[in-house]
Amino acid sequence: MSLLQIQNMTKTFGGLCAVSDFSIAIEGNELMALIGPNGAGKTTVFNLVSGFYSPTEGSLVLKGKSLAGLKPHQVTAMGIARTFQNIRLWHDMTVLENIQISQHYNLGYNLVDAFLRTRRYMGNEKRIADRGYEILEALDLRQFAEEKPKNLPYGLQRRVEIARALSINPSLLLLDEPAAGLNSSDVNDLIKLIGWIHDEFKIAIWMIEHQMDVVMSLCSWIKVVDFGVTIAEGTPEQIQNNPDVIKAYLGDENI
Ligand SMILES: Nc1ncnc2c1ncn2[C@@H]1O[C@H](COP(=O)(O)OP(=O)(O)OP(=O)(O)O)[C@@H](O)[C@H]1O
Repeated sequence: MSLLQIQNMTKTFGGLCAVSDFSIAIEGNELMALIGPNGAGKTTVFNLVSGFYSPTEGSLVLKGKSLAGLKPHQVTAMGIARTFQNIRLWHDMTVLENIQISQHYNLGYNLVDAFLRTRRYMGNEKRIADRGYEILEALDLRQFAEEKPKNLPYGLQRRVEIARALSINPSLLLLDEPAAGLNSSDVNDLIKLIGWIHDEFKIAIWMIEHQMDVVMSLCSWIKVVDFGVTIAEGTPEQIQNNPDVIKAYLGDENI
């Protein structure tokens, strides 16, 4: 059984078809990319996979269960975590609190537990704190636990956002333009980080990325969309040599 199976997914906004007849099967722990020119429909695909949008047509099945009608937090609870094109952190909370807040979706206690600070509540809070520190340690962020994200350089903010996504133990991590806004040294760190996460956590990673050095050095499979339509898919070598891709998006000078 595939980890994620998307079949014939289409999304229209009024008269605009943002994603057309999109299909993909992610088997287990691939590292894949979704690329295409601006406005091609890439983020819309991620918004559909993560429950922010419902498809107009088609099906999405995660670990044998349909994602139809699920809200984003329910999709997260099933094992899909994501980051966003524009970093979305709570800038007035600490880094640790940002990690912890994402784990509160599945706690199994109610307001009374929280108010009375029951044993279940205290146990959960300790587990969340431990997990928060563990993930910060793993991503070399432990020293920034008490900092506010807004006081950190952009590259570290991106790392915090990835740490937050990982803290929910996802089976599939969606990264929407992780290299956007990073300088070249941060991009090199990011490439190492994503490769390390893939090896260490043994999860599937699917990224949208415009920077071809990031895509080509990390991903074993690339899918290319243009005007919502899949125009090519294959290995980095196949994509680099695909005339439709060159025409639609990459341009000879970028290959
Ligand atoms: N909520 C929405 N309502 C209406 N149109 C939308 C909505 N979301 C996306 N679109 C449109 O769908 C098309 C695809 O947008 P999308 O953001 O998915 O592209 P993209 O490939 O991620 O682009 P970029 O690389 O610039 O981020 C665009 O024409 C966009 O304007």
